[in-house]
Amino acid sequence: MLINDIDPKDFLEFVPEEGIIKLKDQRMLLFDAVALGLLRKELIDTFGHFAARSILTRFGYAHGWRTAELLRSEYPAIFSQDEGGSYLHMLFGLTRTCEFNHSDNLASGFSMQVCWDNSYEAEQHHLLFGVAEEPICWTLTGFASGYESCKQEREVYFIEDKCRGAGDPFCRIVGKFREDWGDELEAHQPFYSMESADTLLKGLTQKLKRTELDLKRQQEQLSLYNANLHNISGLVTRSNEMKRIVELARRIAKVDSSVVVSGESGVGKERVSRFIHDHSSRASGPFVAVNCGALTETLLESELFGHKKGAFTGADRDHIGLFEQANEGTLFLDEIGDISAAMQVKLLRALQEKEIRRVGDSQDRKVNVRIIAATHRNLSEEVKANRFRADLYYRLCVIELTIPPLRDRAEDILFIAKVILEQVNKDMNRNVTGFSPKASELLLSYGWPGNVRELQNVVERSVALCMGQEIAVDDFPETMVQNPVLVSQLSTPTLSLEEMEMEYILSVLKSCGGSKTLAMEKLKIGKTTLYRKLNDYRKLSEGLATA
Ligand SMILES: Nc1ncnc2c1ncn2[C@@H]1O[C@H](COP(=O)(O)OP(=O)(O)OP(=O)(O)O)[C@@H](O)[C@H]1O
Repeated sequence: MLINDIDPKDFLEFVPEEGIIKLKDQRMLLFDAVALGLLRKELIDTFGHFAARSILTRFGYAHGWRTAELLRSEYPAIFSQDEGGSYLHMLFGLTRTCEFNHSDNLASGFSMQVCWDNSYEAEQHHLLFGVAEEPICWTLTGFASGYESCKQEREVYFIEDKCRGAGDPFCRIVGKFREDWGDELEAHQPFYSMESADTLLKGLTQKLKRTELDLKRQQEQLSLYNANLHNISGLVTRSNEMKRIVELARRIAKVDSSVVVSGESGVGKERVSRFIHDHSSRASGPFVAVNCGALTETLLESELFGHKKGAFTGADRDHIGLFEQANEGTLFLDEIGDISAAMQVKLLRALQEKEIRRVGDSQDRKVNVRIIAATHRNLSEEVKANRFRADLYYRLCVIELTIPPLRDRAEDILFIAKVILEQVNKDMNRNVTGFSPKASELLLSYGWPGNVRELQNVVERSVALCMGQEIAVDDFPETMVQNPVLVSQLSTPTLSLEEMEMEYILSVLKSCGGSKTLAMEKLKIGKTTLYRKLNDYRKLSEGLATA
C-alpha cells in the first residue's frame, strides 16, 4: 500500500458521544490554529524567545516520536516508507510537503530534505509577530527530528534553513544524523535538551556555590602565605595537632569514602566534617546534619529515610528523609554510637545498597550520599562489647579521624579564645582588648571538659559581664574559678614531661591564689626560674595580641 492510496478517513475515528477522536488507541485533539498561535505568543512573552522555542521544539519532538511509534506498531507498511512522517504532518493539517528528497547511501550518509509551503506555524508567527529574523517552524522541525530519531533508532536532527515566517517563499528543513552535522548543530541542539527552569536554576546555584568555594579556598591559601593566619574555613587552629588534622581532612576530602570522626563533645567534630564536605567534590551539594542520639528509634528512622503519607498516626503528608535531602552531598550522622541495634541494621542496608525506602512505602529509591559519622565513644570498643555491629563499623570507618580534646592542644586555647573574643566584640558592639595575665593562666590551666563549645560560652559570657578593658578572672563563671577542672585532673598519661611540669606549676600557682612568692616556696624554685617558665606561657598571649 502506498501512502497516496490511503484515505485519511481510515485513520481517524470520531466518537463525539464519548467526546474523543482516536487514531487507533491514541486520543487526538482538534485545535484552532489561532489558539495555538496565541499559546506560542504567551510562551514567548512570558518566558522569552529561548525558552519558548525550547518548549515548542520538544513538544514537536514528542509528538513526532509518538507518531512514529504508532505507525510502527499499527501501520508498518506506511512506517517503512520514507515519506510516512511527512504524510502524517499533512494528515494532521500542520503543513503541506511540496518537495521531499532522501538519500541513504554509504557515500553521502543519511540525509533528508523536506520543503513545506503551508506551515501553520509560519502563518501564525507571521500573523502575531510579523516577519521573523530567522526560521520559526519550531514544532514542525521538532516533529521531524522526533519522528526520524524514533524511526532510525539513532539521533536525527532537522534544521530549518528557509522559512515563510522569515519571508522566504517556502520552508525547508534538512535532517542528518547527529554525528554528521558537525559544528552547525551546536546552535540548535540546546533547544532539544534545555532543562526545566528548576533544573536550570539548581545548576546555576551549584555553579555559583562551586565558584564561591573556589574563591574561598584561594583566599585561604593567600591568607596562609601572607599573614600566616590559622583560620581555615572557620576552623581556627594554631596547634600542630590540629594542623595535622586539617591536612588529613583535606586529603580525606579528595576521596569519597565514609569517615568516622571521633572525639569528645564540643571538640569540633561537626566543624571538621563540614570542612571535609566543603573541600570535596560534593561541595556544591547539601551538607545535612542529624544528631542520632537525640531522636527515638522511630523518629530517627522517619527522619533518615522519610515516610509516606499515612505510614503512621500523624503522618499527614509524604516526608522526604535526610538521605534524600543529602543526595549528591554529605550526610553527617552525629552520635552514631548511640543508635539502636535495629537502626544499625537499617542503616547498614542503606549504605550497602545505596538506596532507601521511605517508611510505609514499597518503592526503593537510589541515593548518592557520602556519610561522615561522628561519635564521642570509642567505636571499636563498642564493637568488642557487641553494642555496635562490626559490619556497620567497617562500612562506616573506612577512614577514622580522631580530634584531640582542647586541653591537649594548649596552643589552641588562647588563640581560639582571642578569635572568639573578636567575633563577640563585633556581635555585642564591645571593644574588650584581651585577657588579663591571670585570666590567661586560668584559661590555660582549666581542663575544658566541654572543649571549644565551652570555651565559646565562657568568652561570650565574660564579654557580657566584663566592666573593664580586659577580661579578668572575676568575669569567668564561678564554677570555673572556685572549682576548676584542672588539666592535670583530666590529662592522659601521654603528656610530655614538659607539659606535665607546665600544668603542675600552673595548678600550684592557682592554689596559692596567684601569689608567685608562695608558689616559689611551694615549688622550691627560684624567682628567675618561675618567671622564665611563666614567660613561656605568656609568649602565647603576647603573640595573640599581634596576630
Ligand atoms: N577549631 C575550631 N575553630 C573554631 N570554632 C570551633 C573549632 N572547633 C570547634 N569550634 C566550634 O565549637 C562548637 C562545637 O563544635 P562542633 O559542634 O563541631 O563539636 P562536636 O565535636 O561536633 O560536638 P558534639 O560532639 O557535641 O556534637 C561549634 O560552635 C564550632 O563552631
